[in-house]
Amino acid sequence: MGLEVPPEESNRCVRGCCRSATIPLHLPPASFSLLSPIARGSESTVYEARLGGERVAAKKPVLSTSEDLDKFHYQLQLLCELDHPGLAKLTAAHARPPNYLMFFDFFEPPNLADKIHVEEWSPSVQQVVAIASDLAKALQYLHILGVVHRDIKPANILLDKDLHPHLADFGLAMFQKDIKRVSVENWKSSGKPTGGFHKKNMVGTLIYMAPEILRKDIHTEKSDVYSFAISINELLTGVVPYTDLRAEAQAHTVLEMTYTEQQLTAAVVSQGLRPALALPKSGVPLALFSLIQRCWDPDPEKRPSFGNIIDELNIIQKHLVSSACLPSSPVSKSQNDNIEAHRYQEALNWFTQGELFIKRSEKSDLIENVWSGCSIESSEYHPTLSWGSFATCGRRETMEDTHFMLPHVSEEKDVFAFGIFDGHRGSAAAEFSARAVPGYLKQFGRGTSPIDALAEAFVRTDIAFREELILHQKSKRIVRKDWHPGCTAVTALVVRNKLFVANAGDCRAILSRSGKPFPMTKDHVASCPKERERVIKAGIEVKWQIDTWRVGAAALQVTRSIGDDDLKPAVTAQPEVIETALSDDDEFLVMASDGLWDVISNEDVLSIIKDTVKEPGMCSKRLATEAAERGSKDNITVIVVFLRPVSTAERIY
Ligand SMILES: Nc1ncnc2c1ncn2[C@@H]1O[C@H](COP(=O)(O)OP(=O)(O)OP(=O)(O)O)[C@@H](O)[C@H]1O
Ligand SMILES: [Mn+2]
Ligand SMILES: [Mn+2]
Repeated sequence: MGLEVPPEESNRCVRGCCRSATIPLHLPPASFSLLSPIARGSESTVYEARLGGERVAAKKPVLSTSEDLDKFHYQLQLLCELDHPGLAKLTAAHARPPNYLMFFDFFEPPNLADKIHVEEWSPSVQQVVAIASDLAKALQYLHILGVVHRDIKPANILLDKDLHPHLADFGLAMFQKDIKRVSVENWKSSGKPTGGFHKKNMVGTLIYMAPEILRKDIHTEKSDVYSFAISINELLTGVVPYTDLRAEAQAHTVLEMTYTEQQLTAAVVSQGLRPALALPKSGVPLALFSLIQRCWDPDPEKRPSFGNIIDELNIIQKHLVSSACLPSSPVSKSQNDNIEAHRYQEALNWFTQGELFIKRSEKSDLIENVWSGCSIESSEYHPTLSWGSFATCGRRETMEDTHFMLPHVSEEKDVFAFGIFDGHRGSAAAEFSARAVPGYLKQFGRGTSPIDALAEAFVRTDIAFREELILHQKSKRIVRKDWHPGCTAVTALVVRNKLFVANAGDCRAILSRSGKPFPMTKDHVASCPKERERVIKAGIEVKWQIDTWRVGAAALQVTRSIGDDDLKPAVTAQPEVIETALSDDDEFLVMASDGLWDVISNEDVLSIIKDTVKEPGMCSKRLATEAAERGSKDNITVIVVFLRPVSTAERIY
């Protein structure tokens, strides 16, 4: 072709800010000609063009303000520094008035969006993984240079003859260092992201935006990871995110009828709404589902980097190759018939569902709720209880923990119950259990031992919740089919001088006994060999994934829970119940979700309480705050129950 590049000193844009040793920056007008337009974007028109005899794409930006001109120069400077096979390469520019143009290698239409939604291309899983992998490499390259793209979506991914992707459209790309400097203030004050984000079809671009961007935080490389995940999932399912439709125009109409900008934003940010995954039978490896879900985690820090993504995709690719003697499993078109009207918002109130369930199961005869198996002797030790709690969403966007404190379980005044439920895959199971478990405990009558009562409360709540869920799915109040929410649960029952703690999962309860931590629970997690063995025996796979042992396709870390219908009965709701007799040696009980125990040891918990004013609510708050400060990324719920009278002197602060 032979485009001549002038010597570097003179190869500059009109302002002198853009320079390059390899890319000519002011072409003689005679060397190029614009042919027909390929696309009219919001900020530019892209033409098929000829440059020095070669077919190229010419991007002619709309430059109406001086700010637009600044952006053009910024983009050009940035593009001059990029050279990677996974990027649409800038080959030349004309950066002088009156014609501002950027020339790129030409890629035959359609772009990836049109390929999926106009041509209705259904790539094989291998093809999707190959595209994802190439794209991840291009993004890793950008991130190493400190550049974030900020507009990853199929419409900005161009394909060559061999279906290799090339990332285009650097209209919003920026060096991370500049984003920090520029964006925060004017973005927050204007209420809009900077950089020409405000497009007519706002919902259409919203669907790729990470929750932190929708909350108007600054864009980081992890926000690119999020958009990457949405795009790859779109390629796997073939449908426009948040719709069940393939054809783009139609899908966007439906999308905009279903959600306003605010509704979609709120659902993504606060309710953890994400596009539907491909169906399990589509042949998509579970590892790929898991990767996509981690890439769109609400917490940017939990999303893998492109380095990790490339490694994981490599492994997935090897697996696919080794099983390639089997016919490849294309994500078939007939799948569309199966992807029924997914509605993603579950409007049900699960607290109410839990209450209703208890009401329905209430026995009609008046129950004389006397707990058997616990002696009533006047000589026995009488603990004096005071309790308090604190619950915080922490760094998560949604709160999936719930808890209850029930001072009068029965007619007798010496019976108390406390419980914490830590939800996963949504808060539904935790909400349901927070009403159903105490409701059940209230109903148990004469002859039931506390141990049986607790075990039954867990098991019945689990069955009821799963039945309820299926019922609502059948009645179409919940249209999401592959949704299996669950929760871990810990419940303490104090019956006179006896303490019973039932646990299923990784919440924890400890007693402070003679000043030392006395565990009242064991963690039921897949990294515990006994639990792992039990789950495997019950027929569900436990695999080492990324950093730990995980159960089944859902990659759950816990091995017991309420809910999780897809993992039953292996992931059982049957609790382990530990019983102990309380004495004067027992100072207090601390129960908490794993958000606390992840970062604070049992010993530290006791010493923090020793240092805190002896008021249970304050102690709970202090522990949760300390956990957050120590970097806990999870929801945190703490209940502290003092078991001895707290002296007035200690309570005053
Ligand atoms: N090098 C290229 N070769 C072929 N087609 C291209 C090329 N670059 C862009 N296009 C086509 O033009 C469309 C718009 O390009 P681009 O995204 O760069 O413009 P834009 O004005 O920034 O659009 P947007 O509305 O996405 O911001 C692309 O979706 C693609 O279809
Ligand atoms: Mn674009
Ligand atoms: Mn753009």
